[in-house]
Amino acid sequence: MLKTGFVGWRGMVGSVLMDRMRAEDDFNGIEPLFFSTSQAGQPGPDTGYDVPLVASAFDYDLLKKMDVIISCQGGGYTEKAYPELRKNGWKGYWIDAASTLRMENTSVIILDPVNRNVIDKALKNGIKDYIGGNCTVSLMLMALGALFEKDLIEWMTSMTYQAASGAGANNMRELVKQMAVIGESARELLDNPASAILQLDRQVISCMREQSFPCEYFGVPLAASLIPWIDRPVENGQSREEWKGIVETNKILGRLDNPIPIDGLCIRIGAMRCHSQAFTIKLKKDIPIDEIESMLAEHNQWVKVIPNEKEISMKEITPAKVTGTLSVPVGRIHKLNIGPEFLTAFSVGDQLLWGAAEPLRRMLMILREKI
Ligand SMILES: NC(=O)C1=CN([C@@H]2O[C@H](COP(=O)(O)OP(=O)(O)OC[C@H]3O[C@@H](n4cnc5c(N)ncnc54)[C@H](OP(=O)(O)O)[C@@H]3O)[C@@H](O)[C@H]2O)C=CC1
Ligand SMILES: N[C@@H](CC(=O)OP(=O)(O)O)C(=O)O
Repeated sequence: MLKTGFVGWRGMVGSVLMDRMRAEDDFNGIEPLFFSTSQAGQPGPDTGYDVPLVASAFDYDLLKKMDVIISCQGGGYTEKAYPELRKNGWKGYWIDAASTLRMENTSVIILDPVNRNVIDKALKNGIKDYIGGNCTVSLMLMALGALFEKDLIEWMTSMTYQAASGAGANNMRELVKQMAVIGESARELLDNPASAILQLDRQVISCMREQSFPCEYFGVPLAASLIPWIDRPVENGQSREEWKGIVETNKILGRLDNPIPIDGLCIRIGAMRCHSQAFTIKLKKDIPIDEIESMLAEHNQWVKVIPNEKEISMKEITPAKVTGTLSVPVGRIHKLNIGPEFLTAFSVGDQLLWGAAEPLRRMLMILREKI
């Protein structure tokens, strides 16, 4: 039985991981031990099996006894615990949701429906660190996997519409609070169908510009607005979230030495937990749309090609439809007027599932099979 330590299982990503593992009966065949920085001695989560009391996430001696550690605790914990364990000779497998170790030479970014070959090769070569990718990158690869697999992309852009959950649980709460405050301030005008629309508009914007408008976590209004910047600035005018697009994609594909150029703007919008992306793709050659659609659909069992028609697109490729599911719809697929090699598409995915928890549990299952 694989001795598996879970750190960060109480958090947002960790809770989604626990839900998925319970749903798939993944705890069958592993020996789990739950760690926490604040709940040592308390009962562990419901796994469907008896589990021991929670241990301290700083009990390195106990952590060192694990064959595998999965951390969804965050980069701060990884920076502290990971070197401590390795320095003291721990040779187990480290699976992590945080970005800290993603670009290290000693790690692989995991997204097995796309890069199982890279993962298998790394396991053979004795690599021990398996890190979940950036949510936007993983969701893009799940949607467009076939075009990458067949090496059909000369370059591409991804313009994103990212949900509040990517910024954390407090930000999700703040988004809803902002919506509630706006709704409350506009209630009287809404209740009166005869009220003038510009009066309603003025009421909403003046509420959003109030000193007291709840902005503690986002810093600015997101509800009824957007935020055109995610994460900190890096070089060349990019944000770090945008930089991850090129480096993580090419690392996942195992082609950092021959990278596909990828860039775009990452924007926060008022969705709860689904990230959406609009792609512009320069194909290496002119390929008919029906061929593109069939190859996309065949790539993996979760991608769902949606015909480029108004009604079905409005229903199927939205956060409202996709939230809480593993489905990755991709649609609006057509050639741009710019030329026959220029393709556009739009995709949505749950950023806590394929964007965070799912690749981690699947990696654990790969280890469960192999070890
Ligand atoms: N949010 C996202 O979209 C994504 C996040 N990630 C990465 O995953 C990591 C964790 O993110 P996320 O899950 O959002 O972090 P959370 O803030 O939700 O959880 C992190 C930890 O906070 C502690 N905690 C304190 N108070 C509470 C509470 N009331 N309820 C639950 N937990 C609490 C828990 O640790 P303890 O038990 O020790 O107290 C928990 O494990 C980060 O590294 C992030 O980069 C990766 C991909 C996407
Ligand atoms: N940065 C992402 C969420 C995230 O946690 O990304 P990463 O796992 O690359 O740190 C967002 O804000 O939507």
